[in-house]
Amino acid sequence: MNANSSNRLWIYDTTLRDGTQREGLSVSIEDKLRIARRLDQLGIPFIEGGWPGANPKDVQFFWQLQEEPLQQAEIVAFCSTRRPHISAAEDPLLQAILSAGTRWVTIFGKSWDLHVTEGLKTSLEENLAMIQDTIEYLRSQGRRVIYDAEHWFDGFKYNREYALETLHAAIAAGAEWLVLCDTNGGTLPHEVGSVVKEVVAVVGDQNSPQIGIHTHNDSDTAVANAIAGVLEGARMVQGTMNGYGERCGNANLCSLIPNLQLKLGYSCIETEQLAQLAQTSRLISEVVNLAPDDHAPFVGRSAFAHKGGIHVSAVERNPLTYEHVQPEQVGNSRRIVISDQAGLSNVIAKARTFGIELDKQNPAARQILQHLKKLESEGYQFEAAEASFDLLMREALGKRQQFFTIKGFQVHCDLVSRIEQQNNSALATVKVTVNGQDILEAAEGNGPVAALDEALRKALVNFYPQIAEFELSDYKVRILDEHSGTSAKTRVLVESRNNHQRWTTVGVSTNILAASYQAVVEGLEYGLLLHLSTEAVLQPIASL
Ligand SMILES: CC(=O)SCCNC(=O)CCNC(=O)[C@H](O)C(C)(C)COP(=O)(O)OP(=O)(O)OC[C@H]1O[C@@H](n2cnc3c(N)ncnc32)[C@H](O)[C@@H]1OP(=O)(O)O
Ligand SMILES: CC(=O)C(=O)O
Repeated sequence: MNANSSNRLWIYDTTLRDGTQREGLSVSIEDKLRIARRLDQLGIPFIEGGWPGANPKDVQFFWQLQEEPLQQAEIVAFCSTRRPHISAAEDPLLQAILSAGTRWVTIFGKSWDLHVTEGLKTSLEENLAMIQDTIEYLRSQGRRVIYDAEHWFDGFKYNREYALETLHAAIAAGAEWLVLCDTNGGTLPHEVGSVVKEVVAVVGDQNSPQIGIHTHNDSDTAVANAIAGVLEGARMVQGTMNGYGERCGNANLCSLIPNLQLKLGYSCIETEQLAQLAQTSRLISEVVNLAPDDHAPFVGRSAFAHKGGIHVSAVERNPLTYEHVQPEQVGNSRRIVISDQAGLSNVIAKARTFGIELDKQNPAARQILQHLKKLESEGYQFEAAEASFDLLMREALGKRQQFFTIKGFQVHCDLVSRIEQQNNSALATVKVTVNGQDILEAAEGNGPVAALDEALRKALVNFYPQIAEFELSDYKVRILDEHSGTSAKTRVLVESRNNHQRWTTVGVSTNILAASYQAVVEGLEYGLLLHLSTEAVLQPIASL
């Protein structure tokens, strides 16, 4: 990390506390531990683990971390100031935060007079005492304190003087960080910048606490707001992985860290740790069981995906033409997307990822492109079905291996059984030729596609035992021209997998079974192709 201390920022992750306040996100203790350890590896210096005392899970989490501490991060326990008109020592929530056994604690208090009189139903003086007593008490118990000034920007806007008094109470009590929170997320970057500047001017010369920033995304400006705060002197940046958080979320650390480090030259984490960012983001979305956002800046699967032919042509020559940072810097990778927006450059770049070398002079490249565009106009979509595109290229190059030939298939559905929820309501028969040998097989399934898939596997498994490892893992159907009623075209995407890989194939037809058949058959064929080494299946294209 750049040792220049004026450039150093302290990242404070609150995924495990504010992140879990997101509707639909719930984690177990094991999940929390897994996330904390991953953030520790990422080099995040402060990890807010939760609010011990608020629920048994968070209590347990901190106890478990006492047994097996993190490597480098400070784990922080979060709590409110004491309740009105009791002493801090009497407040059970403050006792719970102490038993969490952390060196650092974060206390949030009210900055906005409206919240004091309407929310807490107490006096402005008592709120100041709540802030000061709580921090003094925690300091007396050996804790280092971060003070989160809740609703700072609204409080400052409506009653500047009182808001500043709350900060002075926290400073007098010994808080080491004052974190200005845009709790309702309604403030815009220019306002955040000018308020942080004023606060730094007022409290910054007292030689004690430093300023932090905590922003919410209700105006879709949480990241920009945090950056505006940093540019005016905030040195702690609070946020969450993938932007999880209450309502519309918190400032997304997966965007903030690379922006601060790569664009603005601040030091947040080590360069090698930054290169773990995309992987960490995906792992956390996996742990919290929320689909990753493919279009998330920096870490999303599409963040460096190039689709337009003009873009691909230029990126192939110099990635700087359409990329703001190098994908590897944040652990992501460049992808070329195949669709009817493609040019020859897409085809050539994509072919290379399949181990096929083409160039613009090769007439096959143009034929593939034209065929691709024709099929896409008929309803195929290869963007999500790269396995089918690979097969299409091999076909055009005369290099598609014939593993088997299907002579016929029939499916019979017993709809009465289906309606009565019986299993195995469909029966499929297939006739297949492999190496000149005809095989007739039948199989049942709980739907026509499952029955067809099963019958094909039964017919082929003696010739290709690896088929036993293949699994049909996802099946998606889309009606392409709804207005055509029952004669509408259907597009089927089938995802298959073995123990190591996943691949997707596509079929299109006015008959849903025919579309499914095409996608299922290509799925099996592609699985076999993957199983064999590329060299064994393909002659080098140069020898064509
Ligand atoms: C901006 C933020 O994100 S702050 C974090 C918000 N996160 C959460 O609330 C999640 C965890 N919360 C909880 O589990 C519960 O709300 C608890 C355990 C904290 C409190 O539960 P309860 O005692 O049942 O109170 P309840 O949730 O109904 O109301 C909140 C109370 O906290 C008080 N309170 C709110 N902010 C503060 C503060 N900064 N200092 C002291 N008290 C506060 C409210 O006035 C209210 O008091 P009341 O019980 O006298 O009406
Ligand atoms: C403390 C906090 O989470 C907030 O003010 O948004």
